[in-house]
Amino acid sequence: MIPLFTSRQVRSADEFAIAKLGLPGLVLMENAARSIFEQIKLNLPLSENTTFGVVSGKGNNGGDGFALARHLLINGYKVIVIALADDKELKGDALVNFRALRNLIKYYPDSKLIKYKRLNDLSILKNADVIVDSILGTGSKGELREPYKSIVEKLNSIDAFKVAVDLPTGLDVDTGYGDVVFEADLTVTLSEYKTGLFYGKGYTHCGKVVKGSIGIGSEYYNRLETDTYLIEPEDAFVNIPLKEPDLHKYSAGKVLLIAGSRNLPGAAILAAETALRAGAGAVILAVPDSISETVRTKIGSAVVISYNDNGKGFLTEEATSQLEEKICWADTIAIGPGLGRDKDTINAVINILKKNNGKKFVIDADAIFALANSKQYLKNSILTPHLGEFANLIGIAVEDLKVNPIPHAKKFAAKNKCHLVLKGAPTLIFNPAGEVFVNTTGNQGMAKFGTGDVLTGVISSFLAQSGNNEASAISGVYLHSLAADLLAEEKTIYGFTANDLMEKIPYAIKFIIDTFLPDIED
Ligand SMILES: NC(=O)C1=CN([C@@H]2O[C@H](COP(=O)(O)OP(=O)(O)OC[C@H]3O[C@@H](n4cnc5c(N)ncnc54)[C@H](OP(=O)(O)O)[C@@H]3O)[C@@H](O)[C@H]2O)[C@H](O)CC1
Ligand SMILES: [K+]
Repeated sequence: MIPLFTSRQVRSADEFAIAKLGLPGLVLMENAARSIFEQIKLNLPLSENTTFGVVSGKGNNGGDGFALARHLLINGYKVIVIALADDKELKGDALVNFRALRNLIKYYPDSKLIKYKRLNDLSILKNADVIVDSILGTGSKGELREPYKSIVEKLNSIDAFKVAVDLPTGLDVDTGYGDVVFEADLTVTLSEYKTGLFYGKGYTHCGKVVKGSIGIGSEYYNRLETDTYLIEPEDAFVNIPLKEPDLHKYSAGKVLLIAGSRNLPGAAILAAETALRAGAGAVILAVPDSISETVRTKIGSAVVISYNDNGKGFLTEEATSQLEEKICWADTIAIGPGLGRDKDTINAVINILKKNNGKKFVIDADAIFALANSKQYLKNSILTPHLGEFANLIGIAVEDLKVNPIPHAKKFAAKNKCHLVLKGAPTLIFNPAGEVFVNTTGNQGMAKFGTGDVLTGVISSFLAQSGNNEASAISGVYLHSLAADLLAEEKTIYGFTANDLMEKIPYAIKFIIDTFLPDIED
């Protein structure tokens, strides 16, 4: 897991370096600039003709930009620097670097340092191959003010490779949101990763995220407390359930799926078939009588049982007693995909959770809808809502939730003592202890019917095998999205279906096992 930090924590490292280590801020800025230059060389195909545009703000982020411009100059690149502030407004280390650049650039006739006056001044950057955003960094507060907002919009409209220093200007680096944000292709973030680079929409603005350095290493950060982590491929690997040599089908994880209704039989089939492909030894799918024949003709290896639905085609409260025996039998019960939203189904779901409170449930889709007014029986379960379902569950408008879902989700998981998998881009996993795990895999092709049912299948399968909620959620989410990434390589983000995703789950598991097993054997 890679820890993520708040902007306040990252700023405290700068203060620590200056106050406790006695390193002058100017040294930190020089280190930062040199490391950004190194990352640019590593990540961009540069030639002697590459022209850089550097746009610098009035704080230390701007200072990093001036220092970087100096390194670009002395390494032979043409640089056009637009200073949004000059020596009347600049101060401290940023001012020192501005002056040094102003003095040095006179010796490089092809390069220019321009004081920004009007938006049109930025037109000169149309000739730049690379645009560097050193406008705002961790000192940024709230939505962008003018003229910064228009400047960022203008820069976004120019066709060049875009590099953000520390973070893209306009992005709230704690929440990952922002109204107008610099659209970077590469973000060189200083020292450690910050939450907002990956939360919310952060990752859509950052491009590739790499680390630069102010020259104090990671030890200081290792002592800082954080509750937020990026999931790494190794985490997916170590959390795949172990298969002991003496397993038989019932000790290899028993999943009961309560899913499907007359109008939505497909969701149930997808989830059940996926559960088998993710390693569960026995999977039973419980569906209403009315659809059991249809489901049996379409399903592969999962066993189908049916309950009396009095011809209604959906789960009713009356039917719940018929499921009791199988609920006791199962290690994990997945409930929700395709159940429908009839009042009777809602009562049945609540009834099942209430009677079996404490059993391991994976609660998805219509079962989440059912719980809007009845959240007291979620202990020990994993809920897998998308943003809309979660908004409905906690009774707030999606638009309000979107602004920053993190605090709501943290509170929900802690209060209800459950794991919450908030599906989205990226998917975030919340545990009852208040920690957040950010998934790093996946693509837009997953926004399609049925992909959520596949996730329910993987997580419930892992949970039945391992009994470990957190491990199952982390590994399940990662591998589900990795399967989508493998499919995107083969079929593009347009071309794969939920069925393909289900079929690809074993290959994603294999990919991760093959990647890490040799290391373990060494
Ligand atoms: N020594 C160090 O601390 C090092 C810092 N590094 C780099 O510095 C930045 C952080 O620098 P800081 O000066 O604290 O802040 P910024 O450069 O990000 O920006 C400050 C100015 O931004 C203005 N501001 C703030 N919010 C907005 C907004 N919404 N719209 C427009 N302008 C905004 C603010 O103006 P005020 O008038 O509000 O005061 C400030 O002037 C860090 O990110 C690193 O890049 C180096 O890494 C080296 C060590
Ligand atoms: K920036």
